[in-house]
Amino acid sequence: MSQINIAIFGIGNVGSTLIKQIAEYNKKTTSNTLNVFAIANSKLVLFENNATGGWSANFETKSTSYTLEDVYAFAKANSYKNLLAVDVTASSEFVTNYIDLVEHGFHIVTANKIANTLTYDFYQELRDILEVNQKKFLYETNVGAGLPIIETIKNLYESGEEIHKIRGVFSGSLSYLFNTFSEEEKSFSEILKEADALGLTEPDAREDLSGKDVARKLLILGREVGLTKEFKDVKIQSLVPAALNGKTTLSQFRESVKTLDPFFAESKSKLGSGEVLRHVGELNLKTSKLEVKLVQESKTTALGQTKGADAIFEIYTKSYGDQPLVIQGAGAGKAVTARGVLGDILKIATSLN
Ligand SMILES: NC(=O)C1=CN([C@@H]2O[C@H](COP(=O)(O)OP(=O)(O)OC[C@H]3O[C@@H](n4cnc5c(N)ncnc54)[C@H](OP(=O)(O)O)[C@@H]3O)[C@@H](O)[C@H]2O)C=CC1
Ligand SMILES: N[C@@H](CC=O)C(=O)O
Repeated sequence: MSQINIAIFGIGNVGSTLIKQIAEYNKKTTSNTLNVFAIANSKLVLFENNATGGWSANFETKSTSYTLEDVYAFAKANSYKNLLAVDVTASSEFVTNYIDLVEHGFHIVTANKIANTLTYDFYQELRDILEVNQKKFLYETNVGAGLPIIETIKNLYESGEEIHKIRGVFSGSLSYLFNTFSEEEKSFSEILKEADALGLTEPDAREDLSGKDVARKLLILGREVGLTKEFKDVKIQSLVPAALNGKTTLSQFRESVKTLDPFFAESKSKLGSGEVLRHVGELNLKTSKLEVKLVQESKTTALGQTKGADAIFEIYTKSYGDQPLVIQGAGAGKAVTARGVLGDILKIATSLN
């Protein structure tokens, strides 16, 4: 496999786990196929050839403030070929760099869902620029974290399968919240804090609770199968009370998080025996409708029986008939997500041979 030279943007839950997994991969394969030469957060970068070993301590002492021009200059000074930028931020600002990165010779792997959910014009422009520059863009972890959802949907669509509907629990963090809340005598806000600490939620958990994160996943899948919809076309039932959304800061939200409890306690009290709460996403390709909503689901259905932070995707197609193709497993978490990102990196490295 050819050496690939990687700049990683984001060193939070997913980014730091990815760096560890890359170091383990290089050690196991006794190669330096994956050369990480830049490790960055929003303000600082560490430049170093094969930077993964002891990167955290080095980041403390050797990182400097930066612009992307510094990243391009370091890559050029080292005559690196096969450049790859990995976006493991949740930043809407960082995605504005994708076109510039591609024009400077970088392939892109991203866990960040923002670029694929901006306007359809941007979505198309990015793909046109990737094609002109012969660069690859992989984002399997945008939907279902490490689960092979995008690849499966793409394969079905490109092979001519008629896809009718994709329905499921698209959010690992909300799955964890509702599974735990339905089974245990803990308040909703307490469980939300646990999900945050486990790295299941978005950096701002309101992105999950508002249904926006699921809506993004629906839109990403919809666009994979040819829909030209916009984010505003997704009908969303938000779980964030209006008073805690919009104008409050993240720290104000965290301080007032207990105000979520009465709504969820009431929803729980309305459940019939054998029912659980589920936040469900549905993409109906016959009607072109995309919807996110809270439903009461029987524990005996596929969606009702999920455990932990499981996501579940039911894919209804012509060939599969009434029995959908089902993909289920952890839908969030730093280890599974980083592994999915690493999988995308290796796909690109392999394709460069
Ligand atoms: N957690 C999960 O289970 C899953 C996560 N994802 C996606 O992975 C991404 C990362 O999530 P997670 O690791 O939990 O997030 P974290 O909040 O833990 O980490 C985010 C990192 O991004 C950095 N960052 C923010 N803005 C920029 C910028 N402009 N340039 C460079 N770095 C920046 C932050 O640095 P600083 O501290 O300086 O702000 C921080 O290091 C998100 O897009 C999320 O949607 C996808 C699937 C599953
Ligand atoms: N916050 C997201 C993480 C993965 O995309 C989720 O809960 O599913």
